[in-house]
Amino acid sequence: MIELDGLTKRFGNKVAVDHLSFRVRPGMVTGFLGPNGAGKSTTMRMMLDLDNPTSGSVRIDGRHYHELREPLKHIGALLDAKSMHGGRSAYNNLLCLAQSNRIPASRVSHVLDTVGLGAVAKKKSKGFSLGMGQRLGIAAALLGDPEILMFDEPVNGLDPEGIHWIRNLMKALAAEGRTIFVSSHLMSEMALTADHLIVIGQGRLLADTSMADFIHENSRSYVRVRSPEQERLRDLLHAAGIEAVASGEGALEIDGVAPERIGELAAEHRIVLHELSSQRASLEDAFMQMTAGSVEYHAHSERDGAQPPPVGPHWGDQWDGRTDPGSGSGDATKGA
Ligand SMILES: Nc1ncnc2c1ncn2[C@@H]1O[C@H](COP(=O)(O)OP(=O)(O)OP(=O)(O)O)[C@@H](O)[C@H]1O
Repeated sequence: MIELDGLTKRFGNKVAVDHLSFRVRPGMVTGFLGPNGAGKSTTMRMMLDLDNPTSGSVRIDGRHYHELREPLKHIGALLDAKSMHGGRSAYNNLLCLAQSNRIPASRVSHVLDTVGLGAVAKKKSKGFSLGMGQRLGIAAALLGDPEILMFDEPVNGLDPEGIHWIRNLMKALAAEGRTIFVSSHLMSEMALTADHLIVIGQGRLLADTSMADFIHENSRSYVRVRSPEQERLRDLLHAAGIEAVASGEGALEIDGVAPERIGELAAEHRIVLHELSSQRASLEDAFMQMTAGSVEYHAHSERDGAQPPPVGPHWGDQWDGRTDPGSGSGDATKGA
């Protein structure tokens, strides 16, 4: 278990991490999400004692990191895969780490085989591709057989086979009862991997919830229906007290009604349907909705004069103490 209590980090005037308190529990994969600059890496660095908190604390299985005598046996981390010594072989890089934590040398070959680098163990790591470097970093995290593993952007540079592999590895490690904490910008990947989510924006906690609840609470689910008799269907639904909105793609969208009800009504009145589908929002939709006001840098085109997209109500408003939840993100928009 990892426990954060009021964790705060300032860099001069910049508050990178702002009174973060949450727990990362064993037996599941916990995803760590936030827009660019939200404070994820800074938080992870403080978890590993690589940055000192301005205030607050992190505990690893009840202890501060510096109290762990052989930390790699408690917590393994992939933060920056490029931190390996390029002039050393993959094997020697890991051997140095193993020796400093009194880990038997036999573990080195074992973890190199686990990540698929056994055949290149004697090769210097500076010749490694991005994906091989990532695998070496993951091997280093696994070296001490720790109960807690942290991965910052683990799929970065991995090919589809590698992404599939790391996803299954994280799930298998969690199923063994370990604590797995992983950050990624790849929402589709996170949706397939994480059971629980911690979401931060501008250093503050926005959500600490299960994947299913996060998507449910932060996005819209609706029924989409297409028919060659769209107007007749719409009138029929209206008469039944169901409001359908034309989507502009020749479809109707209906909130808050089960698709079965719509299908039955259409069948009763012999209206042909070409599509009747439940539209569930994706993790990406939910994430964009929640973090809209917490994004430091919005892209928009100067050439076509387009403005940044309008920002709807979001949790960050509560924290900012604003009274108008639709007041937009102008003050948070720095870039172009
Ligand atoms: N050493 C530093 N000195 C000054 N500011 C810093 C330093 N490290 C981070 N920051 C600032 O703190 C904020 C949080 O940065 P951090 O790298 O933790 O965010 P992140 O969520 O990991 O972002 P990304 O998704 O882009 O990797 C940013 O505004 C960043 O510019």
